[in-house]
Amino acid sequence: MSEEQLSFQAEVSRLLDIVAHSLYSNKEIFLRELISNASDACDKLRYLALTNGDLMKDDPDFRIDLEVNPDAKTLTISDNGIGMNREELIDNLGTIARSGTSAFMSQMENSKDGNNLIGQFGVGFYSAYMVSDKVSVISRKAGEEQGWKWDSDGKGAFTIGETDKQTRGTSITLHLKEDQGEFGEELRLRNIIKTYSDHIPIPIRFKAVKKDEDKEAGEEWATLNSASAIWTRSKSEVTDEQYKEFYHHVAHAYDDPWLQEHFRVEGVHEYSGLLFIPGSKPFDLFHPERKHGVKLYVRRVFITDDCQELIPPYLRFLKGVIDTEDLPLNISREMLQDNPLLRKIRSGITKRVLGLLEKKAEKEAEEYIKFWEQFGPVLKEGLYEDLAQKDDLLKLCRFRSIKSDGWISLADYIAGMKEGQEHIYYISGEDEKALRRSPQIEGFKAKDIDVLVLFDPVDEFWMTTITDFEGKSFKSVTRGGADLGKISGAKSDEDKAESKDENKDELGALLGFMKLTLEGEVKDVRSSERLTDSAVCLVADDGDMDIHLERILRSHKQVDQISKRVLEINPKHALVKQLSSLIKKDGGASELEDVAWLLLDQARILEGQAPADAATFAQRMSRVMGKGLI
Ligand SMILES: Nc1ncnc2c1ncn2[C@@H]1O[C@H](COP(=O)(O)OP(=O)(O)OP(=O)(O)O)[C@@H](O)[C@H]1O
Repeated sequence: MSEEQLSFQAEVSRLLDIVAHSLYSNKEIFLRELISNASDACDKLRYLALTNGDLMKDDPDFRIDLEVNPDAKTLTISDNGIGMNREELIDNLGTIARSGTSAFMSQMENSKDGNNLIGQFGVGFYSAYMVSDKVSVISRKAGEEQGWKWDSDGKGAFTIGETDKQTRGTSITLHLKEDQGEFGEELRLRNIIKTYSDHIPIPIRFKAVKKDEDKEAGEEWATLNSASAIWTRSKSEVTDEQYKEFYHHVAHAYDDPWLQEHFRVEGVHEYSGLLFIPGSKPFDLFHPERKHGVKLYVRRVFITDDCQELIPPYLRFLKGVIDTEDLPLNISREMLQDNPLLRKIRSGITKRVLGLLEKKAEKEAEEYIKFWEQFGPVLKEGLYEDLAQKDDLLKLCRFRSIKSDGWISLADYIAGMKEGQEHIYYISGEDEKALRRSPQIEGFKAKDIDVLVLFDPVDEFWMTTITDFEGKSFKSVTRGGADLGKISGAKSDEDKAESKDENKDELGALLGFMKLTLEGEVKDVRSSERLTDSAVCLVADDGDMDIHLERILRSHKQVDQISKRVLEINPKHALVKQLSSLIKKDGGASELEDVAWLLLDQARILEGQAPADAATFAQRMSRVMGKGLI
C-alpha cells in the first residue's frame, strides 16, 4: 500500500524539537496526555451516536487499552473512540491550529525556562516524543471503512498511508527511547494511571504481552482506574490529589488549580459542577478567539466543550465540567444557543463564582491578590459586558494607586478619602510609570489625596460605562476642574496664603495673551489647581473625551478627530511668574509668542505626544535659547 511523506507545519517541528530535548522532569505526563485524548475521542463518539446509533452499535462499550511488548520495547495505547481519517490525521497531528502559537513558540525557544512554558502551552500528543524516538498511529474513523497509518520519528516529516484496521478508533504505538524502558513496565504504568488518570470515566485496561517463552501462560486484561465520573461522586470520596489530576485532564494544564468548587444544585433545575480557577494564566487568555474551558455534559454524556452560552466571556479562565439533568440528551449545538435553561445555569454559575471570589478576597486577601494578578484584567471586562453584576464586580476589583505600594479596593479608597472629597480620582493610560509621573497628579500628591492608577487596556472601556461606586463618582484627573480647593489637605492653608500673594492682574494678562496666541490650537488656557512642580499640562474639558481614551480609540481607528484640550498653567511656577510680569511690562511682546507655543508643545510632550510641528518647535526653541544666552 502506498505511503506518502509530508512535512510538519514549521511550528510543530519547532515544538517537537523543544519537547524531544526538554529536560522536563515529569516525562510520565505523556501517558496522561494520550489517555486524555483517547477519553475525549470516546466522548466525541458518544455524543455523535446520540443521533446516529449505528456509529457504535457493533462495539458499544468504550475502553482504553494499554499493551506493552518487551521484545519490541513498545507501549501501545488504543481506544475505540471516534478515530481519525487521513485528513484528520494530517491536520490534527501535523499542524497546531491554536492561535498565537508562533509567538509563544519563539518565547519558549528564547526562554531559559522553556520547561515551565511547556506546561502553559500543553503539548498534548507531541509529549509522546519525550519518551519515544518513533511514534506510529493507526486509526479508523467511526462510520468509515478505511484505516490509516501515520508514522514519524518527530524530525520534520511524517508518513501517511492506508492500512487494514478492523475496528474503529485509534492505536498509538510508542517506540520507547533506550533510556525510557521504565514506561514498558507494568508496575510503573499502574502507578502513573492511578496518579494521573484514575478519574477517567472509561475503563483503562492493561495487558502485557509476555516474553516469547511465556506466551502460552494466558493473559487477562486488568482495569487500572476507578472509571467513574469524578463530579458524580460525593466530595468526601474524592481526594485533593484526584481533584488536581482531574483539573489537569480537563484543563489540559500542568499547574495547580487556585480554586476548586464541586457542587450540586437541586430544585427547579438540577445540575452539578466541578469548576476550577487555574493557578496561572494561559498564554492565549487575551486572544480574541480564546474560549472558556468548561465542558457541558447532560446526564454524564459529554455534549460539547464549545458552549459559549454556558460561561460569560469575562469568566473565561474557568475550567471544568457542568453536568445537567434537564436538557434532552440529543440536544443539538444550535439548540444550545439562546436556551433559557442554559441562561439560568450561566447566571447561577456567575453568581456562585463571584461569591466565591468575594469570600476569598475577604478571608484570604493575599491569596486573592494572586488571582487578581493573573485574571483581574479579564474579570474587569464584566464591568461593561454584564452591568447586572457591576456592583459585585467593582467590589472584587483591586487597583494600584499613587499612595499605596500594593493593591487597594474601592472600599479602601473610600475609607481614605479626605474631608470634602467627593470623587474617586483616577488617572488612566498605558504606562504605569509614566502615569505616576504625570503633571496632572501633582496637586493631588501635594494634598495627600489618593489617585487610582489604571493602566490595563480594558480600564479605558469600563470607565466609559461605570460612573460611580457606592455613591462616589469616578473622576479622571486629566478631565475638568480639579476641585482641589474644596478638599482639606495637609497643605491647603499654606496654599490659600500663597494664592493671596499672587498677582491676579498679571496672571490674568498672561492667560489672555496665551489664549489669543494659541487660539484655534487649544480650547482654553486656565490657571491650574492641580500643578505644583510642572509649569503646564493639558486636560480635557468637562464633557470631552478623556485624553488617554481618545488616544487609544484613535489608534484603533474608532475616532478620527482630535479634541481640542485645555492648557493649564501653574501660577506658582517660577517661569509662569516671570512671564506674567514680562507681559505686564511689555503688553505681550511678540517674542513671548515663542514661549507660549513652546509651553503648549511641552504639555504635549508630557502627554507622550510629539510637538505639532517639529521643525517650527526646533526654531522656536533655538530662538528662545539664543536670547537666554545673549
Ligand atoms: N486518540 C485520539 N482519537 C481521536 N483523535 C485524537 C486522538 N488523539 C488526538 N486526537 C486529535 O488530535 C488533536 C490534537 O491532539 P493534541 O493532544 O496534540 O492536542 P489537544 O488535545 O487538542 O490539546 P492539548 O494540546 O491542550 O492537549 C486532538 O484535538 C484530536 O482532535
